[in-house]
This record gives sequence, structure tokens and C-alpha cells, in this order.
Amino acid sequence: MFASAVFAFRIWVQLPIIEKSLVKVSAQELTALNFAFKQMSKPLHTINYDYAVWDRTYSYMKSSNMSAKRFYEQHEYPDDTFKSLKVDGVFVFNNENELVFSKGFNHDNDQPLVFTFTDFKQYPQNKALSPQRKVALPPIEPQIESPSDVPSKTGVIATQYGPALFSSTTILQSNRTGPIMGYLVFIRLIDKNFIDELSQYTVAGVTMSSLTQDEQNGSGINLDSNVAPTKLTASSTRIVHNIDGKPLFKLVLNHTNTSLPPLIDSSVIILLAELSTLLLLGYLLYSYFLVNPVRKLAVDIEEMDKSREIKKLQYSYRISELVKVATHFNALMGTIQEQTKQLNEQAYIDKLTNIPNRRSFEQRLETYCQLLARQQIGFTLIIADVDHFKEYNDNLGHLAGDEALMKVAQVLTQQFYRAEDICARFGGEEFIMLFRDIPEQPLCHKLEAMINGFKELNLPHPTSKTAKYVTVSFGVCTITANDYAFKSESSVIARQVILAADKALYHAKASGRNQFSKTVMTLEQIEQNNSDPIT
Ligand SMILES: Nc1nc2c(ncn2[C@@H]2O[C@H](COP(=O)(O)OP(=O)(O)OP(=O)(O)O)[C@@H](O)[C@H]2O)c(=O)[nH]1
Repeated sequence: MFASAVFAFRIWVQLPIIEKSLVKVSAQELTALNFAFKQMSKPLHTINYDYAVWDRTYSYMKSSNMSAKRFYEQHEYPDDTFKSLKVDGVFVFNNENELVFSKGFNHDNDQPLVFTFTDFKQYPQNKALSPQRKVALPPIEPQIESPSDVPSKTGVIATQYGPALFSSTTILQSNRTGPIMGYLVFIRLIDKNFIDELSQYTVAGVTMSSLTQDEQNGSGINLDSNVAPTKLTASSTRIVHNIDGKPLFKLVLNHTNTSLPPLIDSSVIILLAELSTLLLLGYLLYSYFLVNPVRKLAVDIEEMDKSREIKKLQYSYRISELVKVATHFNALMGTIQEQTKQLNEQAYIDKLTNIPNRRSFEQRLETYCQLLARQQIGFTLIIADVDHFKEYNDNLGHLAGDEALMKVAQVLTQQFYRAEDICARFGGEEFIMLFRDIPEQPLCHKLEAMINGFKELNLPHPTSKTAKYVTVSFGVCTITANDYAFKSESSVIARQVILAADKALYHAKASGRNQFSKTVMTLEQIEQNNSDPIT
């Protein structure tokens, strides 16, 4: 797509501009051709003028002395003069348009030439050679006032040797006074050497060729017209006209730049290379500042998702939007962390008493049972039940009952110091406790401390048949391992120990409440009880 854009630019923008400028160059070459052709007739005109407005030529025309005339003809127009002046023919006419003197000499190949174009009977159109365009000029008039008024004429004329440039000037005294004594014509053949010289002026290649039928009939562009080419062509043709205005021959200009540069050249390759480098640089910057940070952000979040662990994103991004994303993400993660923490707490904490709930206890019990079965670490489970709590509620109201339960929880938890031990609300007015690997004496001491704690709390319970204050009964079951290899599931222990503690509680209640009843079990007994369906 990128390369297509470059090619489209090349085809639709660059190449048309180049073509336009090349067409302009072609037009300039044609202008140069016309200019050069005119320039080449100037030396001919200059020397023709010099010879015509010259006292010796004037005297020659005036003189009737034949030997003087021959002297002029031989000494002023020797072969060398033709060569040095680059002329191929000299013709002197009198005012009656009669040829007085003529000489032809090819200055390139030193060959004498005998021209016939001066035979005005055969070529009447050539009478136009006369600078005043008259067949006969008056012998005296007109007087010539200034050099610029000297009648002269240049153009192209057909000869039997091919077309020739001519220059024709009236014969006058060198001070340009006196009567016109006729006119002098110089010609230069338009041959190969002439064309070669013309080519040097124009820089482009020029050839001369004959006209087609259509061109003879007037089609084609004149050499001195201002018609510029409109499109790029290999060559252009310009028609040169004869003295009588008829098409005579054509010049073919072979233009120097005729074709457009190729679609892919060194400039296109350089442009492509430059744009590719820019694109690559842009991509690298884009990757460095945007893609890589976004990718790192995605990887960090993906890792967080896999590890299920909420971490703060480390952001050192250079783009402010990404810094914002990371900041907001971290803030969101903080909120989620806080909410998760609260949810966890709610899931494992009893709402009323603010101590661990039954689920929390069960998890801990499971851990204890596994430790017991695998590592022989014993533990004690205690179920505490508020005595006559139904009467308390009935008498003092449910809200007072709630408050009483909160205070019971406080008294019980006062005996817990170690993190591995737990005091939880089991449900209703029942609490459940676990002490890991606690010896008999400290255990009894703790139980007595709890019973005394309620006594000290002295929460009035007017309808209690046990005491005037709220009392609690405890069912205690201690499990010892005794190096017994326990084979059953550890969950069996949990069920059995709760059953045993419950039995003990029942016993404590039956024995008058406000006391604890304690039982001890071994792992072996638990396994036996489990296999006995009646237990
Ligand atoms: N206020 C209050 N009462 C509760 C809550 N949970 C259970 N109870 C009440 O606790 C009472 C338990 O009564 P019972 O199971 O008959 O036991 P008791 O009255 O304590 O009798 P004994 O255990 O034999 O001493 C019921 O009246 C329950 O409604 C609680 O969260 N708040």
C-alpha cells in the first residue's frame, strides 16, 4: 500500500510534471532552430551588404570600361573569397533586372557551379530577388537617406543544386548617396555542411528532407511560426518556404529528450528507502512508547489473573493515558482487595458476637483432625451452652438475649491467647472451642476461669433455676493420639469428637448446669466407635 502510494504519486504527479517540462524543452529547441536558421543568414546578409554598398561595386556598375569591369570581377570574387565568405554564388543585376555578372563556386568542395535560377523567363518567381521587389528600378530615384534605408532582402531560393539562402542588397555608393545602380545577390547552398552547422547551434539533431505531397499542398508548420508542441514527440518538422512563399523543404528536428524517465528510477528507490526508514522509525517509536507498555500491562494483568493474586501495577509509562489506566486499575484493585477482605471476614465472622463463626470453626477442626491423624497432635473440643436461655429471652426479651450472647462471647474469648486455638459461635446460644495439645491442668484451669468469669460478669437472670445470673454449661472432649495409626478419614474424628463433647454437655446440664463435664477419647476409640453402627 505504501509502495502503491509512491507509484501513484510518481504516475499521477511526478511524471506529468516531468513530461510538461520535457515538452517545454522541445518547444525551446524548436525556437532555437528558427533562431539559428535566421542567425545563419545574417553573415551572408552582412557581407552582401558590404559588397553592395561599396564604391568599387558602384564604379563597376557605372563604368563602361570592359577591362576595368573584368578586373573587378576577377579580383573581388576569386575562389578564395567564396571559401572565406562561405558563399556559393554571386550575382550582379542592373536596374533593368538583367544579370550583369554571375559566379558559382561551391565553397565546400571547390567545384564551379553554373546557376540557372537567375533565368527569370524560366523562373519568373525569382524576380522577387530584387530588394525593391520591382522588375526595374528607376536609374536615379529614390535617394537613400540613411544606412538603415538601404533596400535589402534575405530568404530561401530553389536552385538546381538544392535550396539556398540568399541575401540581396541594392548597389549604392559607400556614403549611401546617388542613384541605385542595381542589386547584388549572394547565395549559400543549404547542403549537408549547412545543416551540420545548424545542428551545432540548436544542440538537437537537425536533418533536411523533401516534402510530402500534403506538405507541398500547404500542410505542416512553418519554421518561423510560434506553434509549440503539446506532447512529447521524438521529432518535430518545420517547413521552409521558397522566395515565392511556396513550401520548399523541411527541417526535421530530433529532440534531445523524447521519452519519460522509467516508473522506477533511482529517485523513486531513494524516496521508497527514505519513506521506509521513516515508517520503520515511526513503528519503533510507536512500539517503544505505546505497544510495549500496553503489552507489558496486558502481561501483568494476565499474570495476576493466573495467580489469582491482586498486585499493584508497576507503571513507568511515557504516555500519560497509560499512567492513568494503571493508576485507575490499581485503585480498582485496591477497592476489590478491600471488599474481598470484608467479604472474607463476613464469611468467617459471626455477625452478632464478632467472633469466628461455625464455618471458621469447622475449617480449623478439619486441620486439627488432620494433624491428629498424621502427626499425633491431640486437641480438646469444648461446647458451651447458655443455661436456661429460653427463659432469659422469654423474660427479658430477644434483644437482651442478643446482648447477653455478646457478653458470653467476650467472657469465653478471654481464655484464648494462642492463634491456633479458636472460640466460635456454633449456633443459637451454643459456642464451640478448640485448644490444640492442651494438658489436663491448664484446660481445667481455663474452664474454671470461664465459669468464674460468668459469675463475675453477674449478668442477671431472674428466672434461672441455676443461679441469679447467666451461667454456662460446658461439654469437653479431649482426644489423644497414643501413637495409634489412624486408618479412617480424618472427618470421622470431627464427627466423633463433636458427638462426645455433646454427650458431655448433656451430662453437665443434667448434673445441675454451670459446670463442665469432661471426657477423654483415643484415636483408637474413635475408629472403633465409627465402625460401630449403634454409636
Ligand atoms: N436472643 C437470642 N436468642 C437465641 C439466639 N439463638 C438461639 N436463641 C434462643 O436460645 C434458646 C435456647 O433454648 P433451649 O434450646 O431450649 O435451651 P435453654 O433454654 O438454654 O435450656 P437449657 O440449654 O437446657 O439450659 C431459644 O429460646 C432460642 O430462641 C440468638 O441469637 N439470640
